[in-house]
Amino acid sequence: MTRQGLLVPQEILGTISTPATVMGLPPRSATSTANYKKLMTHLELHGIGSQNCASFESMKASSPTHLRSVALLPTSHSESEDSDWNGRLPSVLNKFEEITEAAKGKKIVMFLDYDGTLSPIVDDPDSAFMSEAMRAAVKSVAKYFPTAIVSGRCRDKVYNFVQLSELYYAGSHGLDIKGPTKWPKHIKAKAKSVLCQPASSFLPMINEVYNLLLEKTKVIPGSKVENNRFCVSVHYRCVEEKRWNRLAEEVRSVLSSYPDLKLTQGRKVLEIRPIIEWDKGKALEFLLNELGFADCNDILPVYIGDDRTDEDAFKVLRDRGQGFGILVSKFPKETCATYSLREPSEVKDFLRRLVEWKRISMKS
Ligand SMILES: O=P(O)(O)OC[C@H]1O[C@H](O[C@H]2O[C@H](CO)[C@@H](O)[C@H](O)[C@H]2O)[C@H](O)[C@@H](O)[C@@H]1O
Repeated sequence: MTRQGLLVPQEILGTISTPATVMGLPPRSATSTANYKKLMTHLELHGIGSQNCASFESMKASSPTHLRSVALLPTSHSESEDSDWNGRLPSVLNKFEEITEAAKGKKIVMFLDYDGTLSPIVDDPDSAFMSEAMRAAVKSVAKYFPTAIVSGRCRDKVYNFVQLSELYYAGSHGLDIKGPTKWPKHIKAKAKSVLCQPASSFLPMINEVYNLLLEKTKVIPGSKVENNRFCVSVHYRCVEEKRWNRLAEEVRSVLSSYPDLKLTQGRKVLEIRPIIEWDKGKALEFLLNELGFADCNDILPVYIGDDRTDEDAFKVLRDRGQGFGILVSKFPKETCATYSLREPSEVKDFLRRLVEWKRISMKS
């Protein structure tokens, strides 16, 4: 059966009943558990989870419209009906008191993804600017809580967008981490200047692959290859759908000579990364360690992100049983996050509220 391009076999779809779970996918009634498992396997195989197939279907599924079909909502659902999504994975704005309750006596540590979280998704990756209002909100947050930007982008590039020197920056999906150049008063780790680059030996290979991909994809109109230093992004947001297969084939053919690199997927982007066991989740753990919080029970890490690569960090928090993930999405998705926000403007509202709450609680 095809729903907006995602092939989910009828025998799997047929027996799964509707409404909602905390994970944004259908509930597991006793009768549908087996089929639910089949569905999860199917989604994984098609790259909806953290897999890296780069098939036409998984490329299609990286668009929110197609993700709606993954959650088995009727295709006729309108934008307003999607507000139901927040019922399944509650909006953190509606559950704000749960956060402040959990934060009592604890130190919040803030982790923020960039694209789709602090800046709206746009066609041209070089024009993904964040607003001045968002910058001010992030600056205020960093005044009270240790704050890190964790991005798939190259660290310098994301720094140029954010332009705040009091933050930690983890670029290339966490493969390039650097501490603040202006230390906020509340961070005690200032003696050390942090630099973590676990994939530095891959640099020559990444550059080689970047050049090959540039050459191979130049015949595909709308494609764009971005050198993110320790990883490479191949964008297809502006490529006609009929050419996506060809693009994926070119990428796979280049990668076939590089067994030490792997392919993952983000929002209309294929990502080429070193095969080492390192991701945004590992970066989060590294930073907590660096901040001296490795074994602390009195911290509340909060990670906000919109993409599949952010799931690695959501999962770390869930497995630690500490803090929570917030998924930024207008559409239902499979996720390890606890709460949701619909778009960057809501991220800004949440950050502002958190700062306001902190200011008030410091006075009382
Ligand atoms: O981890 P992130 O900070 O979310 O970075 C992930 C990728 O983000 C960028 O691509 C995405 O945003 C672009 C601008 O809005 C959009 O055109 C593209 O379709 C999205 O995939 C960035 O360009 C990539 O290098 C990052 O890996």
